[in-house]
Amino acid sequence: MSPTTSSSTAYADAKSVELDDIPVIDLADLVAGTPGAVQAVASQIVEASQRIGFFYVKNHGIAPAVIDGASRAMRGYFALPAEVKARTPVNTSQRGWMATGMAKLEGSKTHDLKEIFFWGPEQWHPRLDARKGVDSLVAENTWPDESFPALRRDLLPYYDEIQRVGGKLLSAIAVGLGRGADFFEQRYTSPMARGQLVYYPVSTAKDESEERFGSAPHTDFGVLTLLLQDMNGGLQVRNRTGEWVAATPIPGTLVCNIGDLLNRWSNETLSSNLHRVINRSGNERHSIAIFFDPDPDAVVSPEDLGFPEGMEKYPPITVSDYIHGKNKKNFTQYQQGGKQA
Ligand SMILES: O=C(O)CCC(=O)C(=O)O
Ligand SMILES: [Fe+2]
Repeated sequence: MSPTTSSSTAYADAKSVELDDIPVIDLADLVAGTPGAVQAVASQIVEASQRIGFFYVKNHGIAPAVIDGASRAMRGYFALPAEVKARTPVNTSQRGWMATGMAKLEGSKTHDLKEIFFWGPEQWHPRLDARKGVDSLVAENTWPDESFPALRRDLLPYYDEIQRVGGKLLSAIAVGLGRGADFFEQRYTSPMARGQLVYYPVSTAKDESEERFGSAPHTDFGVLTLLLQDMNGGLQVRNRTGEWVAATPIPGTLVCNIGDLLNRWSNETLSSNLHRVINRSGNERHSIAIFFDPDPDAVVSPEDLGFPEGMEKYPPITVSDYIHGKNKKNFTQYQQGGKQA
């Protein structure tokens, strides 16, 4: 415990980020398609992904107007009265509005403070349309079009751009792991890419006394997460020596992290690291997390990523089976017989 912190708040202490804990990687050459850029970025991403599983990216090429539009729509949406947001309640396809209290992460003491709006792809590849209603994560979005049409309108351009950046990052990761640059592309023909708008109220003294987080310590379930955080701070990442470091907001950057599926796919070479959020800024905090995950029917097998038979630590599993299994353990709408869309 640090000497400046009282014992009731020490559960969420973190030191400030050191630049070499979470590096800032410049994507300008990768985005421009400069020859050799993939290799140069690949080694930086793989180094950070092995060591801490987190990195920032700058010069990602997403226009500020697109980011501002999505951020503004998110703020407007969360400011709506709860009864309006509750008209599109979260379902077991992980679409819609989740009130505070409904996320209790695996192994945590108490529920999270966060409130979420979930969405996913607007269209699916025809081969997946037949899985609607069978595979609960292959679903339609539930937008609040009547009460707040700006959400769909201003979020989707950002969502498209994030997927473009995500594709570039994955091509670099594939090269960094000794595969072809299109290794992931073939498994992202109709990616599951789920999105979350997240709202964190200010933590109160009562929250602190009950050791409640905005988001309790967890690892992400998928392959690669791309996060836009506002300037309030509050995201913390556990480093290799077990210390929590603050992932301080850096203007113009996205925070990227490796999820459990890529940890598994890479035979535990890339680290899916613990992180958590506590909002002590005194302001409401907002973030947009997009989990850039493969086709639901893609098979995740370490052997395909180059780990020879007999060396793999995990058997093959489909993306859908894996993510669905994790959702069931982490969100109450699955435990209360929630309605499937
Ligand atoms: O809001 C953040 O800063 C992080 C959110 C997060 O970790 C998540 O949604 O998985
Ligand atoms: Fe996360």
